[in-house]
Amino acid sequence: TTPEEDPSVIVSRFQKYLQINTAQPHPNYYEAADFILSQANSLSLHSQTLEFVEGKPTLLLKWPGSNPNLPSILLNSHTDVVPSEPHKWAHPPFDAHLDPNGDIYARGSQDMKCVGMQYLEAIRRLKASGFQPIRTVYLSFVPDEEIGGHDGAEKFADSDIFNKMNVGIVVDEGLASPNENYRVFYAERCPWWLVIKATGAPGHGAKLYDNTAMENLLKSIESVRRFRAAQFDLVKAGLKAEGEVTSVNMVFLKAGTPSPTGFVMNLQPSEAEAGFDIRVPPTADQESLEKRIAEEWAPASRNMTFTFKQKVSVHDKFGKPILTAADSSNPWWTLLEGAVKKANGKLGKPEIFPASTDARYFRKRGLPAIGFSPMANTPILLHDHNEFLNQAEYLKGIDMYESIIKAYASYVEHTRDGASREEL
Ligand SMILES: CSCC[C@H](NC=O)C(=O)O
Ligand SMILES: [Zn+2]
Ligand SMILES: [Zn+2]
Repeated sequence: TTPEEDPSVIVSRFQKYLQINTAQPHPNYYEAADFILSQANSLSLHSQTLEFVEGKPTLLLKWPGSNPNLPSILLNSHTDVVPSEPHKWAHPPFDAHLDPNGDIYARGSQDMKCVGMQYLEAIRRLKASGFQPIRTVYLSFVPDEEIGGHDGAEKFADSDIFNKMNVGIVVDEGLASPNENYRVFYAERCPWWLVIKATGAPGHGAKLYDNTAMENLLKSIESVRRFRAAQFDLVKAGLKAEGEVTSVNMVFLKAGTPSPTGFVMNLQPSEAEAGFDIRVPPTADQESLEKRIAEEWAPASRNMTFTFKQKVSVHDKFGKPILTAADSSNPWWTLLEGAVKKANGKLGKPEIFPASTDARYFRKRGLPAIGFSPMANTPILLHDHNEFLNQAEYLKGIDMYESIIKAYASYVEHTRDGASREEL
């Protein structure tokens, strides 16, 4: 093995990327861009820095295929990470400390700097082995996924540059798996960020009367709580997977009349608000949930109103749920399954991603997108304290991508008589 292929050198490149502080809300994007560009140069990949919004670079790397007419492969990852509370970590979140077990502690070690670097390492190995792609392989490193991707993947997916890339399949992030099976995702839940507001007459804190803002809001909260418990029970009973139910969590409560010492204690307020992070599966009945919100959670009859801070439709423009086929009807699915197996990995049952990723912008355009972050035997620590990834798992993940990229980049669609389309 050459020095670049030495496992400790591979791990130290990962650590370098992790040490760049790209935490929201002030990510150091240019330092990350410089690092990625230096990697691209060392791999002789073409590179382009796109700035759809100033200060927010998207890096696009290209490994040209021998048949540029075939749809290309896009390997996407985001460069930003979520904030952390450093004093609550065993090791500082941007040290990328490697402990004696081989665990690498860092914000972004799971979400998702691992994946971005694993793509690059897989390409490094494929190049060293003399592999030549037939399809063009693109890598995109996008900003702002953690805050919605509007200045990153969303603009990228809508750009002329993207159209010209003729992308046929997108690979994006997944989640760690606590068992030996890798998790793989074919769709994701849609975020609905709901704010409900109650109004009522103010009054003396000692008086019992109907229709106070607080009581009206409490009735709604109780109704939401019952719905939440019913959905959660389906998961607890093993009847539904996490991504197959509608989740709803109260994320803020805002009420009361402020005073210099806290809140006025003997005045019932005339307004009260609550915010909910709702996640709706693409297969859910969107209309019935809308009805439930309007009639049960924020009924006008109870002096309530509601707004959405965000509401992503579960349907595409044809009214169909947005999902990628996870069966033999989708050759990219079959290829991924085969490639993981070939690299001695095991896949779990395909799932719906419980939160959101940039994959939704690609799926919305009608493209197949598969969510996969190869981390088995790993606790799910994205957005948590002490996020870590074991170096042996990281290295195994590179084997997975090496196998997947090889399969994808060599794939030539065959017609029924066995002749490849390009030969016809
Ligand atoms: C919906 S925009 C925010 C995106 C974010 N993604 C990862 O955690 C999420 O909350 O799912
Ligand atoms: Zn992520
Ligand atoms: Zn995240």
